[in-house]
Amino acid sequence: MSVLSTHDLIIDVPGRESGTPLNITIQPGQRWGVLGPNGAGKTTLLHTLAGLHAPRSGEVRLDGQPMHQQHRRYIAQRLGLIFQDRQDGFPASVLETALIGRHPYLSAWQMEGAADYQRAEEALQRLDVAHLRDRLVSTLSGGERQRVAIATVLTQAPSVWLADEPTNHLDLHHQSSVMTLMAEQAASGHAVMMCLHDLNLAARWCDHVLLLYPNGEACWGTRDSMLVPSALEKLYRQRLTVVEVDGAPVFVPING
Ligand SMILES: Nc1ncnc2c1ncn2[C@@H]1O[C@H](COP(=O)(O)OP(=O)(O)OP(=O)(O)O)[C@@H](O)[C@H]1O
Repeated sequence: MSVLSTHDLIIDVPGRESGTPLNITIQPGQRWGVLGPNGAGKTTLLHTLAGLHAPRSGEVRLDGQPMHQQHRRYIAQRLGLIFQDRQDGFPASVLETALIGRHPYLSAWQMEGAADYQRAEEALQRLDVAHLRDRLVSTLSGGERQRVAIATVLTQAPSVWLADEPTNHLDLHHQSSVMTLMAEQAASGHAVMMCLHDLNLAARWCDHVLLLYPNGEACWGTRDSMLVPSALEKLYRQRLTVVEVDGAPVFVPING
């Protein structure tokens, strides 16, 4: 299992002066939620953690080693990223797309084997898109595409999941199913970090939370220490009221 950590990390958001240096460690078994308003830098942070975006300063370490010194194949076998937006540039079926998750494990001209197909088929089943296996991804609905993207990462079987709004486009049933999948991944020793817009998903499904402000300030800690109404009202510039359902707080925006 892998550990992802940041060391005095300042993410590179264009036009932003600086920010709070991030010193966080995402341990196996943990479920982190990243919360913040539009433009706060959540996607930039996730891409920086995945090694796709250079930091302004500081560094990201995977298994104790600076990520910029590691081979991309090593990183791709350990880190899975669910992008916020889909870019299905070339025609591929749902099954072919899921099989991309096996590429980090194959050599340049090696074809996928039976075990790779089995993983992909199981992932499609888990995400409820197996019936679409032969369809072109470009013909799918938004929610179906999102589930195929998550199935591709499940096929990849990374130790660390970085998920940018994983419930985007999903109906209520599939939102719950995907959050259950994230919880299962964490329970089996994987680390999960998710950017979320829904405070209530964070309250129910995350054990750690990072609050990211538009000016680059940030704070992080256990869920209960972070999901404090006054802090969240400041974060979103929105008044909230809190009710409790099933033992978990539910944050409701109020006018005025
Ligand atoms: N290539 C770019 N050029 C200029 N500004 C950029 C560029 N890429 C990102 N930004 C800006 O950086 C800021 C952070 O963007 P980012 O996508 O990380 O925010 P976010 O918190 O994920 O937002 P959202 O909740 O809307 O998805 C935004 O203000 C965005 O406009």
